[in-house]
Order: sequence, then structure tokens, then C-alpha cells
Amino acid sequence: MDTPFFELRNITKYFSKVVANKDVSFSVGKGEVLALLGENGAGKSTIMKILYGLYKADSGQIFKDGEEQKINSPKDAMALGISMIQQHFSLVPAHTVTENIILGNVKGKIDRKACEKEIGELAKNYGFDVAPDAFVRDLSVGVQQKVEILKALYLKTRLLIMDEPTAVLTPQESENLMQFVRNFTAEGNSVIFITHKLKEVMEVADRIIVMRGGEVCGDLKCSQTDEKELSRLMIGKDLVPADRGSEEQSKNGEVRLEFQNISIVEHDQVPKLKDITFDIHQGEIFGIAGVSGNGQEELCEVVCGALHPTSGKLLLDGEDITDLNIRQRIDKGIGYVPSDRYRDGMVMDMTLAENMMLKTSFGKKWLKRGFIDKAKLNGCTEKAIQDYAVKAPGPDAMARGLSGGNQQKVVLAREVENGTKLIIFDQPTRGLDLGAVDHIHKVILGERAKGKSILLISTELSEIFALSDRIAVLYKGVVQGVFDRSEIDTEKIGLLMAGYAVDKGCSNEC
Ligand SMILES: Nc1ncnc2c1ncn2[C@@H]1O[C@H](COP(=O)(O)OP(=O)(O)OP(=O)(O)O)[C@@H](O)[C@H]1O
Repeated sequence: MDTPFFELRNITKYFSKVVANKDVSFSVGKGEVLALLGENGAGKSTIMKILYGLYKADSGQIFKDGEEQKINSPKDAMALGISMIQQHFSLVPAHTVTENIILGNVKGKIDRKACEKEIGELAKNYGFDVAPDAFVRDLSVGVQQKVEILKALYLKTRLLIMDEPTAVLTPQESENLMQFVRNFTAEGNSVIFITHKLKEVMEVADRIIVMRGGEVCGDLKCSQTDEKELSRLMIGKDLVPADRGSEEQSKNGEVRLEFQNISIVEHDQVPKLKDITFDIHQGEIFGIAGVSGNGQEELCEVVCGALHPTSGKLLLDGEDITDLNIRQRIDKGIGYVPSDRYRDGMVMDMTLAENMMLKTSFGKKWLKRGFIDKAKLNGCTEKAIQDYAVKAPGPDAMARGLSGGNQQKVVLAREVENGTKLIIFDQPTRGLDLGAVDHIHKVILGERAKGKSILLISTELSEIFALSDRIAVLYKGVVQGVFDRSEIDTEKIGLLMAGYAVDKGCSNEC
């Protein structure tokens, strides 16, 4: 048998009492694409961070070409030809593409023109449409990801690790990324990517490592398995698709939320939102598709009250709520699951119970004779932990110690309770494993069945299609038509998301 390119042997890592990786062993060969699958909290990010030198294993060994290596920092990893692209990119928006790529990587006097030329050629070789002198702040998420990849290529990376690389891409961008992975590995390089998307895995991976509870529970050749077996390995059972229930109900509900010509224009800049006009009915799921950064965040903030429109009105059950503040809107029954839980959803240095209290009508709900009703708070948090299958020791656990997916579940539990009339779900299942996605979809449909209105924002088209009654595409702050779920397909939406016109309901932005 060939010596593996990189090999992890018996890696164990504890975070205080929590075992994140237990006796993990696997390897990646030259030219191989390895997919790392597993439920939230299974230990995928931890093992990759150990390989990249961000964490230090408590025990175990790492080998390259059969020789043991000590990787104590990303610098050590890079010297061995390892790069990692994390979910949160590490680019400096105010710098150009070239500056970002050479930052810290070029010694001595910098010949800017020569660097730009080199990076331009590198981009061309891999078919990346990236201008070396463009500022990163002006680039879409998809292009920013290409800059991260170019950085890795510039460093002559031989093993590229990507953590959920397609989470924020359009279907077309994801396809291009997969093509890059094929080309890159055809040259004898290797790729390990973490994902929750089985379709992607089946398309591009050669081998699949499945993790559960910190341990490896499957090491399979892609050609010898299928999506069903993988999902069973990951979650231990088959999934039954969520039932959408009655189609009539959403059409018959009263109008709950009305956007009337809402625009957001800062100074003389391009509008962040332009003339947004649509309504959401009671018992309706209204899906907004689009590449992130096209006005979705502003739309959510207009509804939750964090941002006030420059013109236009917002009505809830016929009442003008345009000028109400966030607290007043929470009291009116608007819940909001933000896409960036680190920034807007949780306080990482607070316990889960304390996080459950955030953004709720504090006084009315949690106080008893002027003091926090700890028993009630702990009871509710415990129930959320049970209902949402959050992997956490208990209500007093610190938010920081939970895996990304488990943090997201806590935010969801809180906001579903807060939103008695309307819930905004912005990327509700980003980073969640299959079982959790299935559970959240059932929760969303369940809330719809209770008559709540749902504003669902997702870059995940399968999610938009699985849940929405009506669908709009947001591109550069403009709604590119509102479609009934039966009127539109993935291809059309993908094109609208990328700014191309399709035959119906398209505005001049296309
Ligand atoms: N910095 C940390 N401090 C304490 N515990 C941590 C830390 N990072 C991870 N853990 C714990 O280690 C376990 C594995 O987490 P990890 O992030 O590796 O999972 P994951 O498979 O990447 O999950 P997800 O798909 O949700 O991102 C979890 O139980 C998590 O709570």
C-alpha cells in the first residue's frame, strides 16, 4: 500500500471535560478528495484545526509522507504545504486582492506590479475571474472565496482544507468550486472538505470519513456507498421528509406583514434596498433566495427594527410599525434568527440560560419579586436543550463551549418562542447537520401551521423550495419578482440570483 500523503494517528483532544476528538485516525492520499461528514459537534472542525496547527492535540501523531511532524501553528502547517479556508474568511476588506494574498507572505522589498502579474496569471490558470487590483470590500462572497483559494495556491499548497466551502455560494458558483477541486487534485494535490451536503460529497469526493461523538465511525470509498447509507451512519436513522401540510391555508390567511415601497439609501450610494413591496400572509412561508450580501441583512433589520428605511412603510396586521424600535417589535411578537449568530445572536461568554433571556420581554417573563426566576429560566433552557437536541452539558454551560451548530439551535429555540406573530429565519440551518436541518424544517412548518408568518432567507435553494409558499429573489437590493412555488425552478432562481433576466417578473436590474 502507498504511504499516505498526510496521516492522523490516534488523535485525542479534550476541551476541559468534553472530548472533541477521541482516538481519531485517518489519512489522505495524493490527488485525493476527502469529505469529512458528521453531526454538529462531531469533532470535524477540531480535527482539522489540529492538522492546521490552530489547536494542539492532547495525544496522537501527524505524519507527512510517512514522517512524523510537529505542527504547533498554522505557520508550521503552511511550511508543510497545508492551507485551511475557514467559514469566516480572513481577508482585509480595505486591501486589494494582491495585498491580501502577499500579506505576510513576501519578504524584503515588494514589487507590487510583479506580484499583481503573478497573481493575475495564477487566477487565469485556474479560470478564476478575479482582478488582482480589486478591493476585497467590493467583491461578492463567492469571489472572496476565490481570493482565499488564490492565497493558498500562491503559497504552493498541497493539501487544501475547506470548512463548509459552499455554504454561501450560488449553485453555479458551487459547481465552479467543484470543478476547481477536480483540477487541483488532478495535479496530485489533495483536498479535505467539511460539509453537510451529501449531494456534493457524492459528486466530488473520492473517500468519506464520517465522525460521530468525536470518533471516526466510517471510512468509505465514495463509489461503494450512497446518500442513504451516509445519512444513516451520521444520524443513526433514515430521515422522513417534512410534510408541508395544507397548501390552501397560506393563500387564505390575512395579510400580516406589508412592505410598502421600502428603500434604504445612504447618502448618494447605490440603494441597499430599493422599492421593496410585497406582503406576507398569516400561515405563510415567504422565501427570499439570493447570494448573501444582496440586501437580505438589511431586509431583516428593517423588519426587526434595527434599521429604519429612508422611505416606505412597514405594516404589521395593518398597523404602521415603521418607527417602532426593536424592543417594541419584540413585544409585538416578531422573532429574529440572525444569520451571524456570533455577532447578533448570542453572547459567547454567557451561559445558555442567560442567552435564552436575551431579547425577550425580560421584566414580564423572567422576573419574580424583582429577582430572576432561576428555576423557571433553567427549566425553559433545559426544555430547549431537549426539544432541539442541543449537545450541551446543561443550562449553565457557556455558549462558547458549544459547536457552531449547537449554538444555532439555542438561538432558534429562543426566537421561535419570541415570534408569536412573525419569525424571520435568516439562514436558519447554515452549518447544521442533516438531522438538525430536518428538525428545524419541521419546526418552521409547525409554526406555519399555527398561523405564524415566516420570512425565510436562505442561500440554500433546496431549503427555499422545501419550505416556501412563495419565493422572491433579491439581487442588489431589488426584488426580482415574486413567484408561486410551482412557478419557478432551481435553474431560473440560480440565474436571477446571479443577476440574469428570466422571462417573468424581472426588474430592470437584471
Ligand atoms: N473552543 C472550544 N471550547 C470548548 N469546547 C469546544 C471548543 N471547540 C469545540 N468544542 C467542543 O468540542 C466538540 C466538537 O466540536 P467541533 O466544533 O469540532 O464540532 P463540528 O463537528 O465541527 O460541529 P459543527 O458541524 O457544529 O461545526 C463539541 O462538543 C464542542 O462543544
